[in-house]
Amino acid sequence: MVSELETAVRADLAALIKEKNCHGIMVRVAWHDAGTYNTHDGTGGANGSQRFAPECTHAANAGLNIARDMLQAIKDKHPDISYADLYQLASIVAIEDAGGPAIPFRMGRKDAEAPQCTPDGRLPDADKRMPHLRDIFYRMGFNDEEIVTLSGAHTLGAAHKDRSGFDGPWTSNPNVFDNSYYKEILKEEPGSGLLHLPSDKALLDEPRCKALVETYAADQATFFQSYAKAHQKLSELGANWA
Ligand code: HEM
Repeated sequence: MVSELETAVRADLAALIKEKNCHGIMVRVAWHDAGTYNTHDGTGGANGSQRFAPECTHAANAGLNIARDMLQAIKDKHPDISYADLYQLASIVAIEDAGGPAIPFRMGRKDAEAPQCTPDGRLPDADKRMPHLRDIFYRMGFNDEEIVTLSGAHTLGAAHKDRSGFDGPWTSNPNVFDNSYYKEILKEEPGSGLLHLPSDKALLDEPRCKALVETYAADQATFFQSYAKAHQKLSELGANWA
């Protein structure tokens, strides 16, 4: 049963995301909270620690204060939702609002406090290729298929010069969640105004990963099915349930 709190927060998130057209950054803020997880020692994960320094000052999190500030108004209105839940729910609502798959969501992640901030360097470097992506994503407990699947979130949003040094969207419809990211990265060169990160092209380096990119480019239903599963797992990494 969906709680009254979850229903109310979902409605406010959907209104905010529609009004601001901020689907991409909502997905990114949640991914950067959860993606610090270390499966070996249980540190990091979807615990809201990104709201504290030093984590919020890590280069990988540049610009995410914009998302956190927008979400603070919803937190102020609904103080009973944890930051950890709020970030993950914002991402799931953004994906659904953009036409993506419904992602199962469970409330109850407890918030970390400042001492639980993770050290810098836990999130992937866009200039690097598959060995680095494996180091980072295997540490979170993901496999190669899940690296390919989760990278499909780049169907939404854009890079910004003042945040990452990269510029532009991956697809020509960055507020629509579909399989166009895979079609784009299979092209030799990015289309006019579009972006291929080295870490996107890395997915073509390994034959099994490239085959999965081709499958997703040809079959959106298969992508959506795998994406919903992988994203739910991401959204629950390291969760300390109330
Ligand atoms: C595979 C390793 C990944 C690398 C190296 C990477 C890197 C980046 C970079 C450099 C940006 C641009 C940030 C900016 O300038 O604003 C970006 C944006 C984004 N990333 Fe990733 N990313 C990765 C995986 C993921 C995953 C797993 C997700 C979610 C499941 C994700 C979701 C997004 C979204 C939605 C944006 C757009 C943000 C916006 O519109 O403001 N990324 N990513």
